[in-house]
Amino acid sequence: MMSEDMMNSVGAPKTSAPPSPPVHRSGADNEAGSAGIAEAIFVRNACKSYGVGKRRSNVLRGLDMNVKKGTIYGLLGASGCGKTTLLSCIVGRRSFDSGEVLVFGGEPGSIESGIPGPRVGYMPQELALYGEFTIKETLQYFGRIYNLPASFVKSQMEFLFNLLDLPPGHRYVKTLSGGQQRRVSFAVALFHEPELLILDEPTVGVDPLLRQSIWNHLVRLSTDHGRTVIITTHYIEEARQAHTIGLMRSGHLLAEESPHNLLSLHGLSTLEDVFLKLCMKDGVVKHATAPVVATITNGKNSYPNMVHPQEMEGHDNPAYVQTFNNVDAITADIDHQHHNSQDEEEDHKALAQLSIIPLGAQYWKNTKSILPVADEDGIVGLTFSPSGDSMVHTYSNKASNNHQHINQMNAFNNQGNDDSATATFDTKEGLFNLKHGGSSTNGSSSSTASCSSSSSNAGDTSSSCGSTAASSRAVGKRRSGTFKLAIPSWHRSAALIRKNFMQTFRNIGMFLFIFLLPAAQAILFCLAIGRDPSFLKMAIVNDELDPSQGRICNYTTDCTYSMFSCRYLRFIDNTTIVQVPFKSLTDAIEATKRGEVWGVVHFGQNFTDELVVRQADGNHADNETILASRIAITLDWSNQQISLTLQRRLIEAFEDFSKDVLSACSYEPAAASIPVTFLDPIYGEKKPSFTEFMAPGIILTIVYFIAVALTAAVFINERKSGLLDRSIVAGVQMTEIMLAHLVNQFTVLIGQTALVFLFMLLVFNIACHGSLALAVFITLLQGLCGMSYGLVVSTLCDEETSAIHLSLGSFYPNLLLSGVLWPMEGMPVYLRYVSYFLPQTYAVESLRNVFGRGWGIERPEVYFGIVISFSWIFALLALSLIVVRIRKYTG
Ligand SMILES: Nc1ncnc2c1ncn2[C@@H]1O[C@H](COP(=O)(O)OP(=O)(O)OP(=O)(O)O)[C@@H](O)[C@H]1O
Repeated sequence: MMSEDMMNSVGAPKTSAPPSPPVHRSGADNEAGSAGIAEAIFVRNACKSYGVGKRRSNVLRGLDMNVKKGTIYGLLGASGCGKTTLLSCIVGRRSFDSGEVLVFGGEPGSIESGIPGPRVGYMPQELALYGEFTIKETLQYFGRIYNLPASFVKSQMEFLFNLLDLPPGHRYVKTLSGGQQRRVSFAVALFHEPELLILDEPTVGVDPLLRQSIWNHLVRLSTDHGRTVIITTHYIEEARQAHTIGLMRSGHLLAEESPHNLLSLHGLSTLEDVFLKLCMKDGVVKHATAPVVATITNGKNSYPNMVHPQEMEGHDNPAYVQTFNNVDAITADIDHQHHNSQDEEEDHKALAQLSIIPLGAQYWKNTKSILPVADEDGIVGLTFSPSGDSMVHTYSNKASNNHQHINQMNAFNNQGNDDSATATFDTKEGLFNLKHGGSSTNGSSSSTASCSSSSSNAGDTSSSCGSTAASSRAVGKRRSGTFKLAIPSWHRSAALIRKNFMQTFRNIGMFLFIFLLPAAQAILFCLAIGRDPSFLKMAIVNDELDPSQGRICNYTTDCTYSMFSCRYLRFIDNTTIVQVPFKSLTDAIEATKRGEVWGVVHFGQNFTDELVVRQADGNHADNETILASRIAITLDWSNQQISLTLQRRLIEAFEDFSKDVLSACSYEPAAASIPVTFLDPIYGEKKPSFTEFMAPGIILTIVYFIAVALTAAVFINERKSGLLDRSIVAGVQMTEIMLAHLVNQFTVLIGQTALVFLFMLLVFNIACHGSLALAVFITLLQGLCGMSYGLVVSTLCDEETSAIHLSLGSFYPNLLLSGVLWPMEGMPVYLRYVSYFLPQTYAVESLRNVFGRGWGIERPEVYFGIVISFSWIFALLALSLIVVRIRKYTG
């Protein structure tokens, strides 16, 4: 079933084949007229800036725009003049700092505007396609998003494949050429036959014939079917077919007219010439194109093809402007002999206002810097070059004494007495600034004044992670910044879930990697962590051995008191300790210092006899006897875990030796133990392993951070590729996208968790004394928590690298403070409060209680972990929605 709004915009499906497009006169078409609103889009005094402080740049400066219904509007302008920013504000993906935009009489986001929703077809500048999908699957996916009937999808596909000369439908998008991909992207925008088409450079990389047929189709859509089209293009002349052309420069429109009117008003034959003339009139030194170098010199050259602006403008403007098409160098001469002006100040204005506008496809894209040109007398002019960012050059009066033009710079600023003038070319703004004595003159005549000063507080999105402080201020200014949470639609959610699963399983190698990664990490943990170190070399220096007897270590197992040293060594665990005999204590100590052994076990010459005496003397044993009867151990304590293991093993060996002697002599072996006895534990094993302590925390950490990484990566990729914008403009809600991702990710998470538990519990025998279901539940909740945090990361960060930094930045504090590696009880008290504020601390505690103590959900120590996890999930989801909302108004 088609939704009501789809019925309005798409109408009943109709089978049609090229060359006649299957365009339907929809209800919306008629409604457009009946509403009596002539304008499809109405923009007034639009201002938009990016960045804050010194980095703030005004992109839209009091722009007005009117797009009539049923017309094609060609938005033309240099790269970076703000076309995409304007379009993204029109489709509601960004918001003006101030000013007004109405689409079909309503603000974007309102029901009347139809944005977001199927009434608009948006082709962003980015590709905004899924590379792993075939062309057919791509169109089918958008068909599902718009809830289009199957028959309509079929007929529309046939039509668009022919119209746009698309490659076969089974071809994967990622294998297509750039131009083919853009055509698929264009097909997606056209697919549901929207009432309003917003196309950001649809004809880039398209051959002229196809471009012509695309334009013909757009003309048909507007003329025959009343569709409204806004199109941006760098090919100025193709816009002749538009009904209206908006010539945009430095954030405002220089003209908004029909192509016919533009040409006749200015008496020129090409739109390029008109644009050139209007730019000159706008009076700014502008960009030149790479590899073009523009040189302004002091009368050293003359060029035959120069157009004298005086002729064009009809007033005394001494500048010479040359236009070109991909030449290597351009020079504009300001030589007095080439013009009539005697006025040096005018002369200088010419320098400052010179417009260098190379005409051609990719013009003025890459100009980056302005450099001084010098001759033997000093600096005589400026060079534009395609490398570097904006530069500042200071022209001293000394250097330019002989050059009126540089002095005239000063005159231009009306600050003639100052010692220096600074010429700046701001490549971002495309403006040529002359700064003098602390004040600056901007060459642009654009209407910055119409933008309210309050807009200077707009958020800084040029940083890779959003500035929420600035963002909040921007949101505070909005009139219609209400927070709406709509109920997710079933068909869109189903389409998104299906799409996510297709993406997941399409790349089976990557899927397996992701799926098996947690289990692999759990296996590595069990193999690498918590086991006793083994085969540790210890030097044994036994002075009881008789060198004349060949130092043979003989011992008895009966009640004979002889060679106790050798009898003791027999009880040392050979797997842990490798005994290396040394003849002298000094050699053994040196070997320890060299790191060849972990320590020295030394027996004195009369060890056995002295030990027997000590035993017999009991409390009366003297110091000498005590010293001679000891087993002296010197350890390298640089590695605590190894030393503790050696210590434990050597003490255990003595206990075993003592028991052996006592039992051989018919005494009670237990008498050998110290009178501190550890009885059977209430919980856990008598000899607990570090692995068992860490296992619950490690399980949660693995699951949590994999979920963070995957979620952040998915969302950042979607946004960067323009897919998020396209989907949201198509009417998909953020909540639906999040829900679909959670469904997909959660399904994978269940499998990942099952594998982790399988290996930990069954293969590595980690004991879970409590309910397995409860343990799995707590783990899944932490996975959800990780996804929610990943979502926050993705909403805050524009780039994968900044997302990685943010995730890594939180990884270690989380690992160290959540009680995963070390008991919380070992932390300073103040730090524990910080720990309990982290999303994993209670959950780790909770899981450890289930694993180690076998406690159930009735215990606060267990249910706290669950409650706190849920709270974090909701808090993080809410935060991500808020950040999305805030960034809409700042980005
Ligand atoms: N999110 C952002 N943060 C900071 N600056 C931005 C952002 N988006 C765009 N800009 C800047 O705003 C200016 C206008 O950009 P925009 O993309 O609107 O230009 P455009 O006319 O569409 O250019 P093109 O024809 O090359 O696509 C540029 O200088 C750009 O660098």
